[in-house]
Formats: sequence, structure tokens, C-alpha cells
Amino acid sequence: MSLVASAATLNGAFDSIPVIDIGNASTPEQRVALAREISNACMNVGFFYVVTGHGIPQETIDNLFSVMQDYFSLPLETKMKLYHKEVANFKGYAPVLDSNIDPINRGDLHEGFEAGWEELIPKENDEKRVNDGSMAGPNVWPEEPAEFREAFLSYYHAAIGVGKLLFPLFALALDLPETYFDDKTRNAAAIMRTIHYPPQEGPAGDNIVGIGAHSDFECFTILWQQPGVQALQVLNSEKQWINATPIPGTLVINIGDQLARWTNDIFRSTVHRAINRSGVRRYSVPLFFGTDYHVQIEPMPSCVSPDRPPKYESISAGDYLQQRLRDMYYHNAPPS
Ligand SMILES: O=C(O)CCC(=O)C(=O)O
Ligand SMILES: [Fe+2]
Repeated sequence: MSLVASAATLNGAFDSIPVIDIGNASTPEQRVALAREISNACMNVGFFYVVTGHGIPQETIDNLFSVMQDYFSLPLETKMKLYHKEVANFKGYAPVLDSNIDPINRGDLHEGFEAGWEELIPKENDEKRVNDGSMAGPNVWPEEPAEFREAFLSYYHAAIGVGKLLFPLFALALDLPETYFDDKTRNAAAIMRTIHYPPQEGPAGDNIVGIGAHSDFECFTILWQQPGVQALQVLNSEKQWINATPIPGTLVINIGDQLARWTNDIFRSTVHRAINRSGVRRYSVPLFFGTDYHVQIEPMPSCVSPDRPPKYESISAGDYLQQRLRDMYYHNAPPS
């Protein structure tokens, strides 16, 4: 069955999020079977958990979790020294209510710290940085906790490894050669955020939630969420919010708008939100994985048919991302 025909059989009325074991993918047969599972998840849900084989050591996760807790406990004025509206492309610190991802809301009840690609041992001429085009700009790092940069980047590079495992599987899932994305993802354009959601006790419906209903901007997101604290919810086609309960030892993967555009919405970029009503602080770490920023994104031929004409114009990945970031952060007063 063609991709377009398969997509037409799936209606997005899921009531749970699939868990996919990416550990057994060494033989061609295993890879094809795995790609089929991924394809179904992307066409019907747009979200899945990956279990085993993601390869991020527990110690790397624990170290990041520990520095995040220390960092977000610092006084606001210390964190505001790296305010992200004064840093290129929004790297650095964003305080609570600074972003508003859902225009019907008043603000997102979380604070975050964001950085992009950087070698752990700094390189004088890091070609990956230089090639970032419209998204270029160095990272900034807090002075304390002292281990913050190392813990952040160690996890970052491990998560990039997960993205590199997934792109060939997405290609197979789209009936493309496994190498299809290789020359489009040389610089692994990826921005990672560490996020702290304070517990929320106010009335429901006051238009402030942890992060309002939205879809992600890049190709796909690799999310670590703190075990034991439920907050993330995913919207199905029946307009029901389905809990993406943290499952220890897994990462959550979700399709973003760039891959949805590329696949003419055959892969779903599903709306989600996070509300922390647990009574305790909650931490999460999304890494937004994209293509190189100069890559043009337009519906691919295998995802277009007479019944499914192209839904999107061609746009460069970097320009698209910049526009979406501006809309999110300048929700009250757009920059002139
Ligand atoms: O914190 C979460 O669980 C989700 C975060 C998220 O959706 C985002 O940052 O785009
Ligand atoms: Fe998101």
C-alpha cells in the first residue's frame, strides 16, 4: 500500500501512546519491521516512547537532572544575567511566563534554559556552528552550578546520538532509502531546553498552564521527562487529552511541524501541552532535532497524490524556525 493510502486508513483517534523497542535493529528484516511500527505510530499518533537501545547512560541523565535542579533554584536576578532575548536566537535563560506558545493563553508557566550544538571540548573553528545560517550564534553558560555546561552537553551529545539512530528509521518508515536524510542533517541542527515547571495550584481555566497547547517546530523532539510526575498530555482527533505518563527508562519522541510539512501531514505533528498539578516541581528536557538550517522543506513526492495535493510551500528550515520562535516569544509586542 502506498504511504498516502496507508495514512488514509488511520484516523488519529488513539487512546494510548505506543511504546517501541528500538534495541533490535541490526538485521535488514528487523529494521523493516521496526520502521513499520514507527510509521504506524507517526501516521496515527505522532508520538511514541522509545525503550531500550536509546543508549543514553543513566548517569548522564542523573547528572543533568541534578544540575537543572540546582540551576533553577538560583535567584531570578542571577539567572536573568543570561536573559535569552539579549542572546542570539533565544539561547540562554527564559523566565516563567516569558513565552506564550498558545495564542489563546496568557503565558506559559515554566522557566527554561536553552543551548545548541557545541563540542564538549571547545573547538576554535567549529564548522557546525559556522554553518547554522539564520540560526547561528554562540551558546551562553551560567557560572553556577559549575558542572552545568558539562552535564548539559554530555546529555546533549548522547541525545543527538538518538536522533542519528532515528532519522534513518524515519526514512525507512517513509519508503525512502535509509540514507535519505544523511546529507540534510550533517550539522545535526538541534536546540535543547532544560525546563522547570513550578507546581500549579490556581483555578483551571485561567489561561495559564505549564506549556499551552502547541505542536513542535522542528522535525522531531526527543523528550526526557522526570519519572513519577504526570504533566504531558497529547490531543487525539476526538479532542481528548491523552496522558503521556512518564515511563522510567524511556524517552518520548514526537513528530514536529517541519517533518509534518515534509510529509504533507502524513506524519502527524500532534498538539500537546503540559500542566503540572502534581504539587511538586517538575523537570523535563526536550531536544528539538531538525535538519541543517539551509535545507528547503517541501512536501516529498511519495506523500503527494491527486487526492492529497501539496499543503505547504517550500521554506528553508532555518527561516521557518526563526519565525516560529519569534511568534512564541514576542506574543505581546512583536519586534519591529
Ligand atoms: O515538558 C514537556 O513534557 C513538554 C515540553 C514541550 O512540549 C516543549 O517544550 O515543546
Ligand atoms: Fe512541545
